[in-house]
Amino acid sequence: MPSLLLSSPSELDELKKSKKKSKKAESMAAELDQNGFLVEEKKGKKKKHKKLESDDGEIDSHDGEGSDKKKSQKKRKASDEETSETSSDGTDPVLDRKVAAVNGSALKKPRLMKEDEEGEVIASREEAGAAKPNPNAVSKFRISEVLREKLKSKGIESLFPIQAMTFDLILDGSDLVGRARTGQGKTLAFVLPILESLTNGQHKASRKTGYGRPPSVLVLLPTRELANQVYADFEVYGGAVGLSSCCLYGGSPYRAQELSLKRGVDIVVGTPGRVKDHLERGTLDLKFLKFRVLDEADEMLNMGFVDDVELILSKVENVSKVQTLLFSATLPDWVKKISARFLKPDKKTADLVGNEKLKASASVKHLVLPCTRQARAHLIPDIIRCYSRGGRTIIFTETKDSASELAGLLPGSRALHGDIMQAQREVILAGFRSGRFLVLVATNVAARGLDIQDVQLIIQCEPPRDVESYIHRSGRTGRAGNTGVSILLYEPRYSYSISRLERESGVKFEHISAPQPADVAESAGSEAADSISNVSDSVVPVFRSQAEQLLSSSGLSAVDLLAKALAKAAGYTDIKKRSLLSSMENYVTLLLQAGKTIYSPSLAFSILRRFMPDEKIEGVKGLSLTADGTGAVFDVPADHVDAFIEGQENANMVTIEVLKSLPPLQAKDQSRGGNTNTGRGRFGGGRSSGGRGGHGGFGRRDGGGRGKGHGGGRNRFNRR
Ligand SMILES: Nc1ncnc2c1ncn2[C@@H]1O[C@H](COP(=O)(O)OP(=O)(O)OP(=O)(O)O)[C@@H](O)[C@H]1O
Repeated sequence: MPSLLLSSPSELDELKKSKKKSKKAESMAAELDQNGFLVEEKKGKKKKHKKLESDDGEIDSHDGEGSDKKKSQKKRKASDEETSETSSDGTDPVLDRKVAAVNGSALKKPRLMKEDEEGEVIASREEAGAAKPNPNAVSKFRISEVLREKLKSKGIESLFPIQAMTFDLILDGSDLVGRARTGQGKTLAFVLPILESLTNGQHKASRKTGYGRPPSVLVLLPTRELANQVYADFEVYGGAVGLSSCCLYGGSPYRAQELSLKRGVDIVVGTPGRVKDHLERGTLDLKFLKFRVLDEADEMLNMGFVDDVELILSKVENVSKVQTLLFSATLPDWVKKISARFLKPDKKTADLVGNEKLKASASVKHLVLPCTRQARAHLIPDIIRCYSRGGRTIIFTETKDSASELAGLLPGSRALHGDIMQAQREVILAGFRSGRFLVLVATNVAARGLDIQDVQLIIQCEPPRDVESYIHRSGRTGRAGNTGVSILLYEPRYSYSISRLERESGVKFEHISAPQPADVAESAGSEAADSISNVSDSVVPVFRSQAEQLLSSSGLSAVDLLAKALAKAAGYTDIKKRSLLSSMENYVTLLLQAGKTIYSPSLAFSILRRFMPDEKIEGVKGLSLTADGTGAVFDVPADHVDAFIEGQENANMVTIEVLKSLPPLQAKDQSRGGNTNTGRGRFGGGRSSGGRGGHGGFGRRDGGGRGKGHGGGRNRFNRR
C-alpha cells in the first residue's frame, strides 16, 4: 500500500480527533468527492466513504477555500501533518485514491454519476458545469506568481499526486524519499520546492549569491541524457526565478563547464563521474550546498556509482544544514538501507507505490510475445505498424552491438548507446524528440527518466536482467496520464523469465502472438489508403493510361489490383506466413493430438515418427506441450505443412491441425529443464526431444552471465 510516513503523532492525534467532530472535515470529504478522487454511486456508499475518511483522518486539505492563500496553506500543512501518522496499512482510502490518481484513474477523472431519488442516473455537478475546486491546483501551494505563470505556460495548472504530497515537506526543510511510478512527475516534485525554498523559503537568507558563488543545489543522475533533461527543467523554472544552472556530464568539453562554475551557479545537475572530476580539479565547491538530490536513487546507489556518490555527497561542510532528497520509481529494500547513510533520522517517505502489487506503470499495456532472435528484425516492423499508432517507438536491446545491428536492419531507425560519441548521442536524441525519425534502438542508456513526447510503443528485445529495468524501460511510454504499449519479446525456451518478471513487477502480462498477415494488412493498408487519398488529382491524367493498360493486362479486378497497389505503397510485395510459437517467418504452428495425454515431448516425437519421415521430423522446431496435456504444438517450415496434414491420415487416432491462436502451454521448469504443468506460462520451451538431430529448440541466445541484485556496478553502466 502506498504510504506517507511522517512524524509527530501525538499532535496529529489531536488534530484527528478534532477533525472527527468537525463539520469542516465533512465538507472537506465532500469536496474530495467532487474532485474526482471518489466516485459516488449510491447514497449508502457515500456515507461509507465519509466514515472512512473521518476514521483515518487523512484528508488532504489542498481543497482550501478559494483565494485565502494563507488559510489554505495552514490547512494543508495541518493535513499533511495529519497524514504523518498514517503509514498506510492498505485500508487507507485517501491514499488509495491518490494511488489511483497516480495510476491514471484520477488523472483521467472518473465520470461522476449519482442516482436521484427515482433512481435515475443523472450527470454530476461537474458535468452540469458547476465550479469544482481542485485540491491540487498550483494556486493552492506556496508557489510564487512567476513560477505559477511559468507552469501555466507549460500547461501545468495542478500538481500531480507525488508533487502535492511532497511539496510542503521539502519546502519546510525535510529530507525525503519519494517514490511514484514512472511518468508521474517526480522531477517537478523536487524542482519546484527547491526553487521556492531558495528564493522565498528557509534557504533564501543563507544561500550564497554573487559572482563566483558555489552552488546551492546538486542533482545527480545516472545518464548524460537524463542530466541534460533535468538541467533543461531547472533552466526553464529556475531561470524564471533568477537562479542559474549548469550541467556537468562526461563526453563534453570541460572548458564551458568550468567557465560556468567560475562565474557562479545556483544549481549543478550532473553525472557522478564528471562531478567527481570537477571536484578533483578544484573547479567545483560543494561545501555550501542546501540541497543534494539523487534522482533515480536506486541506480545512483548501485554499486557502479555508490562510491563516487558517497564521496561527492561528503563534500558538504555541515550535513545538518543540507536537505537530501531521493526519488525513483523503484526503491528496492537495499536502497532504503543504504540511503539511511545520507538522510537525517527524521526523514519523510512519500511512497505512492508502497506494497502495491503492481510496481510498473498502470497506464501501460504490458504484452509479451514469443520470438526467436532470428525472427526479430522481420517481426519488429510489423509490431511497430500494428501497435505504435503512428507515434514514436523505443526498442531496447541488451547490448550495444545488438542496438547498432538492429538499427541497421530497421529502415528509418537510429541507435543510441554508450559507444556513440556524446555529441552524436545528443543529435540522435534531439532528432528522436523532434520527430525526425520515429524509431530509436537503445540500450539501457535510455531506460531511465527520459521523457519524450508521444512515445507510444516500447519493445524490449529480451527480458531484462532485473525487474527495475523492465519497470523503467516500459515506463518510457504511458506518461503523465497518457497510455502506451510495452511489448516484451522472449525466446520461447526462456519463458520462465517471463514468470519471474511477472512475479516481481506485479504485471499480469497479456500474451500475444506475432501480427499475422491480416493484422498487418489492416494497419498497413489503412496507412497506405491515407497516403493515397492525399495524392493530388493532378497525377491522374498522367498515370491513367498506364493504369488502364495494367488493369486490362493483369486479368485482375479493379479492386484486386488496387489492393496490390495499396500493399506496394505500404512496402509489401509478399506476405509470408509467420509462426505463432516463435514468430519465425515461413514457419507454421501445428497442433498434434492423439486421443490421450501427451506427457512428454519425447512421446510427441515418437507419435510423429509413426507416420512422418525423418527428414520432416528434422524440421520440427520448438515442440511444447499444451497446458491441459492433451496435445503438443510445434513449428514446421511452411512447405512441410501439407505433408503433416496428409500424414495424419496414416495414423490412428492422431489429428494434426494448423493453429490460428496458441493454446496455453506448459511452462518450462528451469531447474529440471523439462515442462511442468503449472498452467502459468504459456510458451514452454519444450525440452529438445531427446531424439534425433537436436530438433525441438530454437537458436541459442547469446550473451553471457547475468548479474543480479544491485551489483554489476560501473561495468554494467559502461556496457550501455
Ligand atoms: N503537474 C503536472 N501537470 C501536467 N504535466 C506534468 C506535471 N508534472 C509533470 N508533468 C509532465 O509529466 C511528464 C513526466 O514527468 P517526469 O519526467 O518528471 O516523470 P517521472 O516520475 O520522473 O518519470 P520517471 O520515473 O520515468 O523518471 C513530463 O512531461 C512532465 O512535464
